Formats: sequence, C-alpha cells, structure tokens
Amino acid sequence: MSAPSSWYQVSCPIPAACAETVADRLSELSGCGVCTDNRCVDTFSCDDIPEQAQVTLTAWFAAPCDIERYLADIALVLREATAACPEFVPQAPEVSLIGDEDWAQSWKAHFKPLAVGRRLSIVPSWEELPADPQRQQIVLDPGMAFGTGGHETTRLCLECLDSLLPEPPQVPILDLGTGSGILAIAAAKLGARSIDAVDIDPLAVEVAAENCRINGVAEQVRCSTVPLEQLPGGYGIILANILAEELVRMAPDLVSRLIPDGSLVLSGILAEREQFVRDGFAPLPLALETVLRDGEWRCLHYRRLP
Ligand SMILES: C[S@@+](CC[C@H](N)C(=O)[O-])C[C@H]1O[C@@H](n2cnc3c(N)ncnc32)[C@H](O)[C@@H]1O
Repeated sequence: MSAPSSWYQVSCPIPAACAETVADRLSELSGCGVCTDNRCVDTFSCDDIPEQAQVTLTAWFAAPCDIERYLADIALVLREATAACPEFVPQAPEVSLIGDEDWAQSWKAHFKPLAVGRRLSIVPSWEELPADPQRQQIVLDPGMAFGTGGHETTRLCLECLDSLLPEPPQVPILDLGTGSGILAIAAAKLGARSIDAVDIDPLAVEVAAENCRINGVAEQVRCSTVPLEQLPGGYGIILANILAEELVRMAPDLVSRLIPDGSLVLSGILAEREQFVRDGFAPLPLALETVLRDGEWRCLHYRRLP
C-alpha cells in the first residue's frame, strides 16, 4: 500500500488534566499520530517547560477518509472528557487538509546553506553551493534527527571543534548524541580519521549513517547506539550537545573516557543552567578553558588534567 500524500489535521483545545486520556483515544481513532503542543519544547531544560491549564491536541487522519465520521467520534470523546473535567466545554475542532509537499517545503524553507566558523559550510542536500576552497561542505538531510547547524547549540560546538582541529588529530573523537551526524561529519571533514558517533535514538543513528555516506566519510565515522558506559574511551575530543541534566548525570563516564589533555565540549546549556553544569563537573579532573556564548546558549570547553 502506498503512503498517503495528504492528511486531515484536526486540532482541539483540551484541559491539560484530561489531555493524556483524550490523546490516547484520538491516537486509537487516528492510527497516524497525535501531538500535544502549546508547550515550549524548543529548549534543553525541563524546568523551562511551563505548566499550562490548557493544551492543544492535534491528530492526523490519512486522506481520503470519512472525516465526518471521525469528527463525530471525536465529539463523543470530548463529551466523555467532561466527566473527568466538569469545567471543560468542548469546542468544534479545527480541521484542515494538508499535503506531504507542504510538510517538506515548509521546513525546507527554513534550512538554508550556512557558513560556520572559518572552515565549514552546511549545505542542505537539496541545494547546491559553489565550492569554496576555504570551506569544507557538510551536505545534510537531517530527516527527523536534530542537527541542521541552524541551532545555536550545534553552531557553538562546530566553532569550538574548528578551533580544536588545526591539524588532523591522531586519537579518536566521540560525538555523543550525534543526531543528524553533523558534528561527526564536521570532524571528519576537518581531518579526523576515527570518530564514534552514537545516539540513544536508533532513527537518528540511521540518519547519521546516511549523512556520513552522502559526505563520503562513512569509513572514518562509526555510527551506533552503543551507550557511553560501553564505549572503550581513549578519546582526544568528546562532543556532547545534550540536555544539561543528562550531561551532569554522565559527567564521570564522560571524563573517564578522555585522554589526559583531551577536550570535552559540552553544549545544549541554557545560560541559567551554566552554573548547574559547572558545579556538576567541578569535582572531576578538568580545567575550564573557554565558555562560548550565543544568545541564551552556552558551550563549555574543558581540558582533562593529567
Ligand atoms: C540536541 S541533539 C544534538 C544533535 C547534534 N549532535 C547537534 O549538535 O546538532 C541531542 C541528541 O542526543 C541524543 N541523546 C540524548 N541523550 C543521550 C545519551 N544519554 N546518549 C546518547 N545520545 C543521547 C538525542 O537522541 C539527540 O539526538
């Protein structure tokens, strides 16, 4: 069966208190997925996600279908929700028909070629950029994985990496939380010969592996879901653009995998979480070399003491 090329998008406001139950019911009806929005999740700190009294649930239904029948079922689900949330007055959902080309085009419109640091350019796989002898091109299709280079946290890592690799390093590099593979690919393009690119998300690992292949660096980069605790260590550079809480949780494991004088680059840190991360790494044998800043984001570069 071929994949649908258009969907009905149905959105309805719901009290947060009954959102989970209603989302489960919509999910059963839709079969295509449900999303809870209204919450600011473009952040690396759970503390920043504001609690809200009301959220918007959006469900998708593959077209063509009997959308009127689905809307009647949804009305029933919403009426049932008033039993648990008596103050809730159900409203008619908003319905729109969207095509897959709308999806693709709308986010592709935001991903444009980008120069980063002194020696790198990031180029979407559907664009062409004339070759620049000063810059290595990273060709990317991030798919569903994080990492177009557009986010400050990625750019700060790339800039730091650029400054750390004036010459090709002799020791391996670890890209922990590789997402689209962007940092691992950059390291390879800047001359690194051995890079472990790992992610807990198997889909991200697939995307990263494909991006490595497109960029001709598949031989240098090993993409996997191997957890940090099982990696052998001996890294000259570790790059980790992950949540502040997760960085602190992994601090001892990260540092034990660095060689003496090796560099630890921590990104994904909101300014207000910088001290939390610094406190978490303070007991470990590290010297803080640089704090890179971009807007509300911070990237910490530590060096491992002997
Ligand atoms: C913010 S993205 C960074 C992607 C890319 N490295 C970049 O800089 O743009 C964080 C990635 O880390 C992964 N991740 C989160 N916790 C992890 C962990 N404990 N070990 C490995 N990967 C993890 C997520 O699945 C996600 O792909």
